Amino acid sequence: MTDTEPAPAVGDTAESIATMEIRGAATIASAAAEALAEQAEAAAEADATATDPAAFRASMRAAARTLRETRPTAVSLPNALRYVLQRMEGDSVDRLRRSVVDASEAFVRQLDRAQEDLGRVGANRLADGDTVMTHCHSTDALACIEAAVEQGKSISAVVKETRPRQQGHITAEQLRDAGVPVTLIVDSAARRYLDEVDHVVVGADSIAADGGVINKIGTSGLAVNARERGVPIMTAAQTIKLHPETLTGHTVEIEMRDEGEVIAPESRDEIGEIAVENPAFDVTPPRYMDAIVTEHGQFPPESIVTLMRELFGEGAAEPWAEP
Ligand SMILES: O=C(COP(=O)(O)O)[C@H](O)[C@H](O)COP(=O)(O)O
Repeated sequence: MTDTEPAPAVGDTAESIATMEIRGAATIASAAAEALAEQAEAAAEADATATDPAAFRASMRAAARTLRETRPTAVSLPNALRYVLQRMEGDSVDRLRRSVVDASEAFVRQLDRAQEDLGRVGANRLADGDTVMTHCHSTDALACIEAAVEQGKSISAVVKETRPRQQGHITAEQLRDAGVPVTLIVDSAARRYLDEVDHVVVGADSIAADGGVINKIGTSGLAVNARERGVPIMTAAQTIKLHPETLTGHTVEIEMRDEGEVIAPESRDEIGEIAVENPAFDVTPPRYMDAIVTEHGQFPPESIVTLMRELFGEGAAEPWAEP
């Protein structure tokens, strides 16, 4: 490891995030924070950084940049890196190391607590006997359904499989384990099943200052259909999903993934010369979302900007940039 080369553990985490072995915004955020702690431990031992606080800091910034480049849409990733790097302090490598490890642990604890708190808020929106529809796999959305079950409510679920990577299967398994009867459907069956559904519950990768919800591709179509069928839809999103850069007019980059996730090479060859595109996320305009459920309570999407200003008054710092 040189003074700016990330530790192997950081490379492994970055690779796992890019290949989606580690996925889902909250899980990505905690893995990134933990990777920074591993970087700090490794840098405190490595020849190039063990006795040089400036080199140690440079290695932490480089590790953060490596992690940040993996997936562009989920803002929880840069927010996690920001949280840890902004708390890195000390004039010796040992103090710096300790501050990073402490911040990483505090971040992960806060994440777990926030999910529990928002779960209780989201559960209050669900009634005994409700059927919910889910899209993709969101630990924040599941926290709401699981909390409702813990409150003694009987909940069943219609789970969209979520092409192309079928994260709906993970949701189906976890809901089954929580004692929720599950019906798995293909994405295109969603509108038909909305008539049997009382509430749609989704997660988010980013929430924009205008209340736009960025989540797995297909969320916006589901939201429009839910509105048309008169079914309420909420997004469960901890405040680490709030995107500070959108406060100053920036838009959220939508990740385009490999075409191989959409069509197998043999089928593509058979069809011949066509374009294949694979956007991983889309934006649901605020007018199609009933509520954003956070650990600070629920908000109509249009008012989320007030909470964002409170939390990110100073805008989006970039502590991973070279000074
Ligand atoms: O869109 C996805 C996952 O997409 P991918 O599978 O491409 O990462 C999830 O709904 C959000 O990340 C929220 O998840 P969580 O609530 O767990 O943060």
